[in-house]
Amino acid sequence: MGFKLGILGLGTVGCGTVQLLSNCDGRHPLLEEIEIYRVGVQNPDKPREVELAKGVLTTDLEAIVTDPEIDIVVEVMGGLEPARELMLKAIRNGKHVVTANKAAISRFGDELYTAANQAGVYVMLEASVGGGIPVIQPLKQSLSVNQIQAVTGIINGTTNYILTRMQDEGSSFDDVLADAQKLGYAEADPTADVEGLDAADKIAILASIAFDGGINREDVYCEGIRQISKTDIEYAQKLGFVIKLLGIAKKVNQSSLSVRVHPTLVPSGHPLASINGVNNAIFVEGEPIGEVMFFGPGAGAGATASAVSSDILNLVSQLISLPESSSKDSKYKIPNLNPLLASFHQKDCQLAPPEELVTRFYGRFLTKDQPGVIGKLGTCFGKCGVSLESVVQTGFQDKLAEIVVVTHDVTEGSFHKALDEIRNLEAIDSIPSLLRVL
Ligand SMILES: NC(=O)c1ccc[n+]([C@@H]2O[C@H](COP(=O)([O-])OP(=O)(O)OC[C@H]3O[C@@H](n4cnc5c(N)ncnc54)[C@H](OP(=O)(O)O)[C@@H]3O)[C@@H](O)[C@H]2O)c1
Ligand SMILES: N[C@@H](CCO)C(=O)O
Ligand code: NA
Repeated sequence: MGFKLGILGLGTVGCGTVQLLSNCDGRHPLLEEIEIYRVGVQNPDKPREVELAKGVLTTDLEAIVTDPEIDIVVEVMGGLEPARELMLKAIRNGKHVVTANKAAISRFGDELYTAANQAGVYVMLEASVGGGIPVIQPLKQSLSVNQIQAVTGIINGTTNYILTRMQDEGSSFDDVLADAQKLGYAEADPTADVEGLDAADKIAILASIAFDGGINREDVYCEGIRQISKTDIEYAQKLGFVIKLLGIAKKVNQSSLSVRVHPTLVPSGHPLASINGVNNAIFVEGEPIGEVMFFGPGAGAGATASAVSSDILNLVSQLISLPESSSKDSKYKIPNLNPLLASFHQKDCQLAPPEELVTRFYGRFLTKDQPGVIGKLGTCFGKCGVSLESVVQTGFQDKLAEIVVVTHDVTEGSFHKALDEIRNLEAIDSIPSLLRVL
């Protein structure tokens, strides 16, 4: 066997990867060149779904990333530290890195890529976004000749599962979340999923590749789905939309981007509207290609292992073609990294100020049931340059009239100025929800 792997972590993704690499039948023959040499975990006594040869399992992760025998380090332990430090150490020790860690890549991508390019090694991250869906390599390779205008994705399976069930069954957020936890879809601490943080990590990574520049993760606007109610899902349906948590990275002008995550009303005819359950999809718009959508399982042992293993295979295909002399001098260092596989940022991307972003809005208002209240709302919007696409009043809640408004494209600044005026109207009781419309 030619190439030795050091795997950091043997949980869901680690086990899936070991299983896939241990059964090469019917898969690419280059997989036969790979040896699982060391696997690092926290608790060596934990029962595992996979069996490893004697001496492979260790708790000394430091020894894995510095072991001269190891060619490729596969980081599937998750978290920020010590994952970052271990990946950096692996790189400085001349090892290629494959990672599924979106939290670390979205924050430390620049640092890792710079170190890797200096060391002449690759950092591969297909599993970090969209699980098994090939999207990182397609953006870096097949689509890289396009000028990308927007990348819009359903990139968190847990929230898509929750929203789909709320829509199909009319259940409440809390009930579906409890069920998703019982079924093992949502984690014990679902904060990163439901608050949109996981999707924000992923859209930051996609944006950095599609627009070829570093994204400051802290600048990614992020709203989760906790506040989504059955009422909004029903109104959305009546108006011809479904509510999805979207990650959106979009060119605003020649020099700036908008990168954000928020629940969004998606027109029912849009390809993303039909992506249900734990599935993910990434919709890319570019010139000259037009529209392309990647769809599939965004998480899970097997799907994610497929992405991790394809990265490993890509690396093996590079290593195997190195000239004999370079492999003798420095076993790992690649003198000229393949620019279609290497990760680097040409620049830092500028994000447009949120108030300049242009979008449609959906707003639900509870008002006193007085004559002329719809007119007063319309006047406030009109004064601030917000043009309305539709206004409906279908129901009452506790003697308050419920008015739902969908705007045409407006700047966030103008919309919020109108809301400030509306809040001051005597007839307004409350504004239970404000959502953006794709
Ligand atoms: N699960 C998915 O479907 C999925 C999909 C895409 C991407 N990812 C990403 O893949 C990574 C792994 O996720 P996972 O679901 O496989 O996680 P997991 O099931 O929690 O497994 C984590 C593994 O890493 C080990 N580990 C964690 N911290 C460690 C430390 N400080 N020292 C030694 N070992 C440590 C754990 O050891 P013990 O077993 O001894 O506790 C465990 O084996 C994360 O970055 C995640 O975001 C996951
Ligand atoms: N928690 C993530 C796992 C995959 O990254 C999700 O629900 O999509
Ligand atoms: Na992927």
